[in-house]
Amino acid sequence: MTVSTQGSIHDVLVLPYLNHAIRMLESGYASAADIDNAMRFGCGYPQGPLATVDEIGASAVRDALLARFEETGDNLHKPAGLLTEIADGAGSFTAAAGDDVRPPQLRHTIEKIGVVGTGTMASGIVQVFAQAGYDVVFVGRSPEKVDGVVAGITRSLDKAIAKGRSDEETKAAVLGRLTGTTSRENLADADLVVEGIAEDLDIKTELFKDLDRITKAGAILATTTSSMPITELAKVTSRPGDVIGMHFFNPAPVMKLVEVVTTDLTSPEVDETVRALSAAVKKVPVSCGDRSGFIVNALLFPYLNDAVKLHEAGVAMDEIDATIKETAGFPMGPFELLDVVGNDVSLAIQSELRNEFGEPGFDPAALLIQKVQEGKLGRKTGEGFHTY
Ligand SMILES: CC(=O)CC(=O)SCCNC(=O)CCNC(=O)[C@H](O)C(C)(C)COP(=O)(O)OP(=O)(O)OC[C@H]1O[C@@H](n2cnc3c(N)ncnc32)[C@H](O)[C@@H]1OP(=O)(O)O
Ligand SMILES: NC(=O)C1=CN([C@@H]2O[C@H](COP(=O)(O)OP(=O)(O)OC[C@H]3O[C@@H](n4cnc5c(N)ncnc54)[C@H](OP(=O)(O)O)[C@@H]3O)[C@@H](O)[C@H]2O)C=CC1
Repeated sequence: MTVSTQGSIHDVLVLPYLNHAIRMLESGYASAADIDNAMRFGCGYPQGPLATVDEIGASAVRDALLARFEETGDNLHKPAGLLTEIADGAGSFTAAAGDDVRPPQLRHTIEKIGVVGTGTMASGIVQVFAQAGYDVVFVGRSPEKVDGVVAGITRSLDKAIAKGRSDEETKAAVLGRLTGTTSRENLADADLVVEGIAEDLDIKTELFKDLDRITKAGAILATTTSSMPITELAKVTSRPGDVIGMHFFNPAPVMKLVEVVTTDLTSPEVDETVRALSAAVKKVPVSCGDRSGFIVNALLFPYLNDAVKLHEAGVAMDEIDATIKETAGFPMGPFELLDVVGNDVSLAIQSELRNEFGEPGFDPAALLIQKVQEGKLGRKTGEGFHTY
């Protein structure tokens, strides 16, 4: 395929994403509704991948993938069996997608929330809970970082007031619910703790052991990890049934998705409570198991990685970003989004996906590795694929 037109850029990047979504459904990892909701609410896409296949037509997608597979021989381009079945049978993906009829209930009393971390995700998560009316105690490593979270939330609330979307009374109430601290011991009476610290298994393992020691019996311990095995975190505690993934999306105050990730050890009551809590803070929960990438990252990062490879093959970044926004309707182009997420986080996720799925086509792009080696991590360092 000559990658010179908008249509061909779109096909090279979007077709494998659609195929992978169908394989995810086929494997039973997640429901059709959850796969589509995950991409809509986690990444702001106008519709999910399965609805997109239905719109384009399963046979058109299968034929386009077959043509691509003949060209590349890459297993990722080989049409999923379920795609061929639906193409031949004239059915659809989304017709079968049923909504959960019974809304989840809070099976635990949740009044006080703990958050560990003061970075991008932790600050956003603190804001989400405080805005929804929960008392939040959050833990940073220094008083400066703790103050930084309050300052960031204050700025965000001031912006909302300036736009006429909030008022001083609401701002005072939200800020009044925040308690910042540098001591984890202050999490002793939290009903649920979400951690959003560095993406490193040793660091998170140490934290979970400590949270298990500090928090009261029955407190739920949640992680917003992007790619670490949650089962490993559960196993270092005395309460593996109370450990769960609560994966928020960046920026957390804006993106509406929470992936509720259960391990084989998570209790059904904890799962239901966390889904109900996600809904209570105005997020859309989807359910998935403890597997690399969960739903969104497993579908998103191979596409972002393919965009880097396409750029390496000579297509300009701006052309790729503009084409994707125009043809697929995604809110950000791949290079814009890589810089928001951080190239270090993106490389870690893509490497985990390569290990999990064993697909050579998931090998991290050389330029992504190079950016990380050069410390060009994205917006947070002032330079990534673009300069800020
Ligand atoms: C790595 C992982 O494990 C998982 C991940 O997170 S993967 C990444 C997932 N995230 C995405 O894919 C982001 C996709 N991008 C988008 O949806 C949009 O570009 C966006 C919502 C981020 C920005 O939207 P936009 O229309 O371009 O910008 P803008 O008008 O400035 O912002 C829209 C609203 O969000 C708010 N906003 C933007 N960034 C914000 C932030 N960091 N914190 C709080 N609010 C923010 C703005 O204040 C604005 O609010 P109002 O509507 O009340 O005015
Ligand atoms: N970036 C993204 O788009 C998303 C990230 N995530 C996940 O959220 C988590 C946090 O990521 P993000 O917010 O981007 O990261 P940031 O780099 O913004 O924040 C990292 C936080 O971890 C703290 N930290 C670093 N090292 C340690 C340590 N040894 N012990 C205790 N705390 C430590 C930092 O403290 P200090 O500032 O004091 O160094 C900071 O509070 C990760 O698990 C990530 O995978 C989830 C969804 C999206």
